Amino acid sequence: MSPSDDSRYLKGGPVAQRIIAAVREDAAIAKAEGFPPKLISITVGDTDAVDVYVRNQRAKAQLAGIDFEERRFPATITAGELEAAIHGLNADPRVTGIIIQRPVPAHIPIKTLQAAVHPLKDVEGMHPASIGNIVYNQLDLAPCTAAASVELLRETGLDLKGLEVVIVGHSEIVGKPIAFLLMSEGATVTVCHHMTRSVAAHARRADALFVAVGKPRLIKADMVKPGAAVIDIGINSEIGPDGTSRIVGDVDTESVREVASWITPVPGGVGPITVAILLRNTMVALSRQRALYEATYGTAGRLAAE
Ligand SMILES: Nc1nc(=O)c2c([nH]1)NC[C@@H]1CN(c3ccc(C(=O)N[C@@H](CCC(=O)O)C(=O)O)cc3)C=[N+]21
Repeated sequence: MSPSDDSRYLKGGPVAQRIIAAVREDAAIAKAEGFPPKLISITVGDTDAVDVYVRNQRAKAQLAGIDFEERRFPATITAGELEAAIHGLNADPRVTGIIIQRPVPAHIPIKTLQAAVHPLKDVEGMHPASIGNIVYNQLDLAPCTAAASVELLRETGLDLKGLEVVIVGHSEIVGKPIAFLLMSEGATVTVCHHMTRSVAAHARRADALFVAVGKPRLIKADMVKPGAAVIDIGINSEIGPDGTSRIVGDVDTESVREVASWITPVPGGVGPITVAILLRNTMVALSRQRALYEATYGTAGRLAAE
């Protein structure tokens, strides 16, 4: 059976379309009111995973009516030069949001870059201040992949209060923020990582299992509770049986779909929603900037009137 005709597959496309349609309405209003949204992507060096993401960002931004501009820097750039470029974007009133695509080359400390983005322009929710807000239950600007994964879980209709959730992978951009988002919703959360003694023993208890480690087919059917929801966040490139490159997740979808009640396909699951959330976050950032702007200058002065 193909992913399109099995109700167990939790597909991201429809959710992404819904989010993008709402963003499009917001963006049109903001534009008419003199605050056109604009998103800047910063890429350092070359990475395949980033190329897919940026390509989709450009396409969906265009669909939503958000200006999109890609700044590419060579892998040889220094951290200082990048920080200077970010400060320039922070100071530019036409720029709404800045996303720094990961990974960056090893000689550049990613945390320094993330902290250099002004918190009001941090559309990825990766500035320490943004991450801190999530700990304080202010959830409207969360890291995109984490927020996308939670949106997909909501699609199951499961009650998140008291839900047994297990997350495999504790990265700062995915696993940890998912844990905080779901704790805020009342779930009981277990986070597994490379030092966990038995990932399988934890995973088998989960009503909802999130996996983000970057290992193809790590999660097999015998690690999944019958009836569980399985959210596959992995994006791995591998050579398929026909010799061409393809994207697979971290879950052995073929076997797990026999056990789980819901499973997210890769591609076509979390990925498309991640892009939609990035655009939604751009509108959240814009409205915060507008609130500050109007508190400072009143409602008379608009960018378009300058
Ligand atoms: N700062 C930062 N934040 C990220 O969230 C981030 C990043 N860096 N670096 C790269 C990875 C990868 N990533 C993807 C997001 C969506 C798709 C996506 O849209 N996938 C679609 C389409 C796949 C295709 O077109 O082939 C799908 O899964 O169906 C892919 C990859 C975000 N990442």
